[in-house]
Amino acid sequence: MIEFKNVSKTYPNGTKGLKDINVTINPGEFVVIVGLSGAGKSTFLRSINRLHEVTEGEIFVGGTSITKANGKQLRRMRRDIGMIFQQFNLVKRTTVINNVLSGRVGYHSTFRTMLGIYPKADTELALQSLERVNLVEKAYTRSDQLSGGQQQRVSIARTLAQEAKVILADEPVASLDPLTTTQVMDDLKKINQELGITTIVNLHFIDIARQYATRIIGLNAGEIVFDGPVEEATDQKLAEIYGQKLETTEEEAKEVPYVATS
Ligand SMILES: Nc1ncnc2c1ncn2[C@@H]1O[C@H](COP(=O)(O)OP(=O)(O)OP(=O)(O)O)[C@@H](O)[C@H]1O
Repeated sequence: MIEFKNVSKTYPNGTKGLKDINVTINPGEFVVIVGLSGAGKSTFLRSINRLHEVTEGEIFVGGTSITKANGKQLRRMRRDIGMIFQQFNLVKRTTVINNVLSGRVGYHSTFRTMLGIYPKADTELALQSLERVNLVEKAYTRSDQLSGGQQQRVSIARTLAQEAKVILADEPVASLDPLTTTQVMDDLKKINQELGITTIVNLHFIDIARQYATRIIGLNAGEIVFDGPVEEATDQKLAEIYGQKLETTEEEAKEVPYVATS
């Protein structure tokens, strides 16, 4: 369970990234965060594993305050939280399996992982993780020889090797074409359903949010303006999130990645 209690984030320049957020995300949920650019989606997601520090309130993960955790406890808590980035964040010049194995670093000494020495069980886990995303045959290929969609699926496998209980995905498909978008989102959904991993995804695309989410949280200017099951995320509700009409002309639609803007 992830709980935000009266969480606000003010950046050093005074910009309010989040304003008094109170929300609980239950184990196994597939939550999609939507909102206009600058609404606070990244700030929200990155607060959970403290890539961003909040300035007020507290975030609890599995009942323990990550806001107050430090040192060893923070490292242990972060081990349970996998992160997926828009730009995949793989080490491109090394093999796919080495990238997946890097999900194990939180379990071993720095010295051991620097030398790239992992127990056999880790290699087996890494191969199983690659199997889940249908990329086991690419295990010994250099990562930069894979397509963008394949690289993103490797980064999903890395979170599986990490044995994460929560996956945070920050615009995971923003750099991908529609076909690869589907493959990546299908993998995230499959993993969520089969392994029960709580999944929180930031997305620009409303139609994909509706297709995959069990719950949608809408942010606007750092505040939660919608929180409900996907069936309740009607066009009218989404228009409220985006503060404008959803219908766009064909010309407008060409200019923007989602339908809900002008
Ligand atoms: N490092 C920073 N310093 C100052 N302001 C920031 C910083 N990072 C984000 N912000 C501001 O905080 C607000 C929320 O930004 P955030 O990146 O969380 O939004 P977002 O919904 O993820 O947007 P996008 O879809 O463009 O990534 C915006 O007004 C943004 O300009």
